[in-house]
Amino acid sequence: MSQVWTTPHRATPVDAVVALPGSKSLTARALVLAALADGPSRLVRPLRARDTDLMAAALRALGVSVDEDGGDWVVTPGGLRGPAEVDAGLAGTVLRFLPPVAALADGPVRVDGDPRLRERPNAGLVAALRDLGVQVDDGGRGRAPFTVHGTGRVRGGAVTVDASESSQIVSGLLLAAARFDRGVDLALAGGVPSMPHVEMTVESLRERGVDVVRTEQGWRVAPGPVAARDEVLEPDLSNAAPFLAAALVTGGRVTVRDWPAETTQPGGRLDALLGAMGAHVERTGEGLRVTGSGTVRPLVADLGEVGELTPVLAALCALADGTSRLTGVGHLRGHETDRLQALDEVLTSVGARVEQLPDGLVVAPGPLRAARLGSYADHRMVHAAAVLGLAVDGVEVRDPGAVSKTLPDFVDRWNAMLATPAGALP
Ligand SMILES: O=C(O)C1=C[C@@H](OP(=O)(O)O)[C@@H](O)[C@H](O)C1
Ligand SMILES: C=C(OP(=O)(O)O)C(=O)O
Repeated sequence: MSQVWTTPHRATPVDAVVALPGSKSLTARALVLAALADGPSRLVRPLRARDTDLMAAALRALGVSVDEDGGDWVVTPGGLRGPAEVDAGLAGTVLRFLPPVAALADGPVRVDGDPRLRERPNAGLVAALRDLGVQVDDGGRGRAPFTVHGTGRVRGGAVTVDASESSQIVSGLLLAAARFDRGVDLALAGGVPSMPHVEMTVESLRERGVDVVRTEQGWRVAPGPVAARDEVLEPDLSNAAPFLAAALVTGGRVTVRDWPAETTQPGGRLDALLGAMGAHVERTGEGLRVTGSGTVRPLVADLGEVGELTPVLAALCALADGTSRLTGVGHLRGHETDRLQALDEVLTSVGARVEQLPDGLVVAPGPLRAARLGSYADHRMVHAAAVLGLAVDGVEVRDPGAVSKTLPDFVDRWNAMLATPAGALP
């Protein structure tokens, strides 16, 4: 792929039906739970992308079989063992879900990744693992690289966890907890962002027969087996965001196929969020259909529960007919990049007026202009640039290959959707 992508501009309404691959977050959980289960599990329509391939590779390094079968993954648990080296790439899911599994392995497991991974916050997880009886060498950094010295078992029990910088710290501990001698009785030291992702973890555990309950201060997981289970993965609804946004920006119509009736994915909130921005949203026999009017309304919202959606929503805000205020997302500064800073730079480059808040952004429209934008090694910044490019002729993105993290063929899919002629919208 070329190093600079000129994103398609579109003056006429888009009319498209889009099918998307499996959810990154559900695939990561399914892989981990299948690896800890009491027999083989088949994962149907898993996401195949850098983050999930790294998770599969990490589990293989610990002795788990993850085999290809058609488009499926068949996961067969093995005796977890070190020594092993785990490349977490830039994946928060691998950074936070793998260490509690590594603690169950017999032998040391070293976790490292991309330069930016070494900056992503993880002290809450390291401290919690230590309190649960696990030796972790992190050179006092609380970040990667670190080594988990597994002894084949984890004591577990009561632990107070600082997960204010990432819900994945809670999810990682809960996912492995049934295999700890005493399970886990997890109390939160403070707030936690992205609660739907914790609910997703709880649901994934229950689907595998794990006894997990909400307590006053957190969650309790009883020790016990994790049931083997075949599962079909939902499509990735966060990756649906840019495609649905295209309907708003162009006054067109986009349907994302196989939209689940109920979901814990944060993308499940897109109907309300895009509705608030002026879209008409409906469920059809095919999926979720979003129709735009040609005008984008500003958004005032706390996105703390759905932080993943912020880059695409912020791009829409730059194209809205008023001032938007997005809050509750200070933790995005520890994501693939400091997303609030990156969005400030990108939206300002195309002419919007942006104010950074400690926990969010105020975005006011301005006269739009072409710009060459960075991708910040962040898949969702490429998605945001693509949305801007629909309305602003001449938007270019450097290194769009960042999309490999969760949707490797995003650029081809986007170009194909925009290459179709305007349909006669009834
Ligand atoms: O558990 C998960 O699968 C995720 C949780 C969220 O992490 P944070 O709580 O760190 O934002 C989300 O942003 C990330 O993309 C995926
Ligand atoms: C924050 C994200 O990813 P990660 O799982 O690496 O935290 C994301 O996909 O938006």
